[in-house]
Amino acid sequence: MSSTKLMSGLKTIKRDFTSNAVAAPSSSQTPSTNVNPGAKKSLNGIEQRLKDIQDALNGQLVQGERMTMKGAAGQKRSSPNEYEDSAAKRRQLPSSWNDAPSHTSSQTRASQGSRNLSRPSTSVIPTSTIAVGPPTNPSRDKPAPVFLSQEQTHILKLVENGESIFYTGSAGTGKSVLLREIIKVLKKKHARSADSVAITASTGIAACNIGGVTIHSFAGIGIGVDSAEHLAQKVRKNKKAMARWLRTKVIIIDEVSMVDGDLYDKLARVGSILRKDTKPFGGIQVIVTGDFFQLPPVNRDPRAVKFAFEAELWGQTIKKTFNLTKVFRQKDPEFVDMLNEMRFGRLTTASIMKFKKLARPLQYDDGVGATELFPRREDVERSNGSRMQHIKAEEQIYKAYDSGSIADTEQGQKVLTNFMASERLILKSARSMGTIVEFTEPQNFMTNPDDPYTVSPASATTKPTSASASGSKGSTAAPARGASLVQKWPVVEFIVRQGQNTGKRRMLVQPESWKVELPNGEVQVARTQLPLILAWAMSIHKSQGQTLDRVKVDLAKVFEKGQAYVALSRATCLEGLQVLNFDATKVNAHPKVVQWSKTLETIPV
Ligand SMILES: Nc1ncnc2c1ncn2[C@@H]1O[C@H](COP(=O)(O)OP(=O)(O)OP(=O)(O)O)[C@@H](O)[C@H]1O
Repeated sequence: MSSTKLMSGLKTIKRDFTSNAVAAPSSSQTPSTNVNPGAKKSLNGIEQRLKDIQDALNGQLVQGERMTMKGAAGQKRSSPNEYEDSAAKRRQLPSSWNDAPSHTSSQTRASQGSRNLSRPSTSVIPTSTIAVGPPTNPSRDKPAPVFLSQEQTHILKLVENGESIFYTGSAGTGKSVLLREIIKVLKKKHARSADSVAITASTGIAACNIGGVTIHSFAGIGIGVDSAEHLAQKVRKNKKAMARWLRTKVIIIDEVSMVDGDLYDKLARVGSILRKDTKPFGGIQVIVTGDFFQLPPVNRDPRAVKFAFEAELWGQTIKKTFNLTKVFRQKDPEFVDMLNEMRFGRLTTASIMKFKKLARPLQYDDGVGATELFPRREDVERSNGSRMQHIKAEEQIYKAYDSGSIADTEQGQKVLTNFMASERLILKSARSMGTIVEFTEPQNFMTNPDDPYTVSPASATTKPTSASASGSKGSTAAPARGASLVQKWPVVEFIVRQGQNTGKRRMLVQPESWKVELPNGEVQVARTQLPLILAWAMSIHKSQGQTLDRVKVDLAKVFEKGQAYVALSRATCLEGLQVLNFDATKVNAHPKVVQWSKTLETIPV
């Protein structure tokens, strides 16, 4: 086991499905997997672009499981209520991982969770976020609560009153913080009918951030290529998916900018058909959020992109639209203005000069470097691999246990490659977004009984549970074959930030499962692995939703509208932001979004 040093940029992943294979020397020891991800082949331009997007999306086919933490920083986490429920649920990170959870004055400390996970560095998790662990000293490390603004409170009340709404706002206006509060309030309101609040998002990592599932997984529609009628027929054959549609009273859809307009219509129609109610989504209350200036839906032809707001049934579904205007993430008005120009793709010469000046190198005395963001995944892997090689410390290697019914091995390997969990995870003591402070056996993991964030040894030793693609929870995944031979698991310490305050939380990280299921429940591909990834570097797609104090962005290979804006808007301040290869011609907003945004109204408060 390694010493109690800092561990490597780990991030906890919860349902992030990007693979993170790190080439590693093999001195190790863990057992092998059933399916080995295939070697990468070279791709042509369009294939590469689609692959980049697909990789970053973490598989809409994938159903992940409830993540336990998000390793990364900023994630969005699970609600407090989940905390108090089952052991499995308690393993999820509290909602306040790097993001400050929204707190109302009545909120308890236990309710603070991290919605974001990603934020990551070392390890386990859902990418951005997460972590769960509890502050090591609650009285000293307890982060200060975040109070909702008037704009946020207004929206929360409408949601509580049963209105179907869409709320947006530029990066850092507290959409995620508000969503956490909305989830909390809705769960309380519908406490008597479990699972009547469907928490979904366009991508696995975004879903992870809010303790939900992908919209595809919830709906049970696979990749959703058929007509609404055909998809509804398929869902009828899947008892679990059908039951979900019937019992759902509210559906939340996060990161809607990446939901294709046609898919939105299909979902609304499938809900109508299955619930025998002509209203879109069969009359379910719909809460939609996201920023259309950020990443768009994946489309083979970027010129043919169709946004959700262009869906035929968008207007019939969304009765009220709100635009949050107060930016919380950045305090510096100059930086806020620069980002706003960038958001609309209209940079002034002065702002271009300022962004170019951010190429200067930054040094940090405390040994915690900036999170590097790249447009493409191969650059992320190269960067993480190189950082790992430079660490002179004992390594622990964890091999995944893969399984599933899929006969086409090559196809299975392709799917596995898109899982966030690595086939082979190599960990060393080092510091990144999370710090691996030691490797230990579950029974030796000491927790503070007075600390509501603590993941107790009892729950920590629980077998990994997985949510099915259909969204059901609680099924028990087989323990990793390698897991039974590995006696020690990493203990990861995460820094949790709320507002201006920070605290530390530790968690014992144990295997989780990811799987892809057919609508009939058959598991095609599954992987059990520690939910940690290296997080010195991450893709811009994965960074969406996160808040990062120290960021280094390389924009050389930007390939998507909104991508440069997403990357730079993760930073909280200019002092902690380094930008390489800034090119104003690559800073673009989609004209349809610009046009649509003119219809938005802010909330008079
Ligand atoms: N009411 C609030 N008071 C204080 N801080 C807040 C408030 N709402 C949000 N924040 C802080 O602002 C930052 C950004 O919040 P959040 O991630 O919710 O924004 P977002 O709109 O979801 O951003 P993005 O679109 O980039 O994902 C976080 O650090 C969060 O803690």
